[in-house]
Amino acid sequence: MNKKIAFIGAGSMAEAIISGMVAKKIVPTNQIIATNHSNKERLSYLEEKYDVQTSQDRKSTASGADVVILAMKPKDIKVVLEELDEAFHKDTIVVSLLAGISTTFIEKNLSLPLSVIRVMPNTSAMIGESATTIAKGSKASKEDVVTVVTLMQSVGTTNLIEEEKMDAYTALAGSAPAFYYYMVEAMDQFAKDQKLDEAVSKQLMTQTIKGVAAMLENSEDTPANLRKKITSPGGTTEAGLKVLGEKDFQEAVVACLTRTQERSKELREDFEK
Ligand SMILES: NC(=O)C1=CN([C@@H]2O[C@H](COP(=O)(O)OP(=O)(O)OC[C@H]3O[C@@H](n4cnc5c(N)ncnc54)[C@H](O)[C@@H]3O)[C@@H](O)[C@H]2O)C=CC1
Ligand SMILES: O=C(O)[C@@H]1CCC=N1
Repeated sequence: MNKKIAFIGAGSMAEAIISGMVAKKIVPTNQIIATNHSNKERLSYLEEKYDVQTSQDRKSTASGADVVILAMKPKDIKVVLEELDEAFHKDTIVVSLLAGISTTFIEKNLSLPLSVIRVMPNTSAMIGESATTIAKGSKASKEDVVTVVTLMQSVGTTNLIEEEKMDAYTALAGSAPAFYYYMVEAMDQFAKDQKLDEAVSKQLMTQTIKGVAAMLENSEDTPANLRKKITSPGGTTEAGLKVLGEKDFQEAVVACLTRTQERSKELREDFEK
């Protein structure tokens, strides 16, 4: 793709997307540029590791780009839009990764009627395995959406969604890797407690998750049916599941996702004031 891509913010999510894009060679590395608040070492690290450009001049970084990806924290949205507003040109596509922040708010804070597209990836973008949702703002053309979908497909799968559902999808895929990792941390603790071989345990846990993911993707069974096929009456799985039931595991997961969704809404309420 012959587009210049600028990242405003050079933290974990910017790195995950840069890493995925560079690996897929979606744009030449000299067309990718990142800037941040003040951490020069971080920019040098990205330059060295991914061979991308970096700059401490945020305005020129934005003005030289076709696609500007906002990758700072939601709390910084106002100050960044104020700083960059005059750097945008009439064809700039503004992509926001910011949890909670609406396209309407971004549009309202821009002088030009630009294409604003909201994207919720996850950190698996790093290895091309993000599950990304994309919602278009009111002024985004079909062509601009195609550009952003193409870019994001270089780091994983994409789904176009209605923006009103973005808070829920943020829970289900943006934040969710952390919830799966949390469960694996607990399994890892069990492996340590039982003095299992570290390498063998890691391989088993990883392969088990891959197998589960592949079954979910390829089997016609529901998750509940897949679970039942593992659960022999009076067997080991049934005994383990009984404990999860007693500890309200499923209620805890639903409560976790509900709170994550609510927090996304709160970020909007807090930082769009
Ligand atoms: N980490 C994740 O798994 C995901 C994060 N996101 C979103 O991505 C965004 C970034 O998240 P992380 O990378 O985790 O944060 P981070 O804290 O790792 O990085 C934030 C970056 O923004 C920069 N920054 C702060 N103020 C700035 C300013 N005024 N101008 C330019 N740069 C500035 C910082 O220097 C830093 O490089 C957030 O809005 C978050 O909601 C979305 C999906 C997943
Ligand atoms: O925790 C957060 O706010 C960000 C958004 C989704 C994943 N990380």
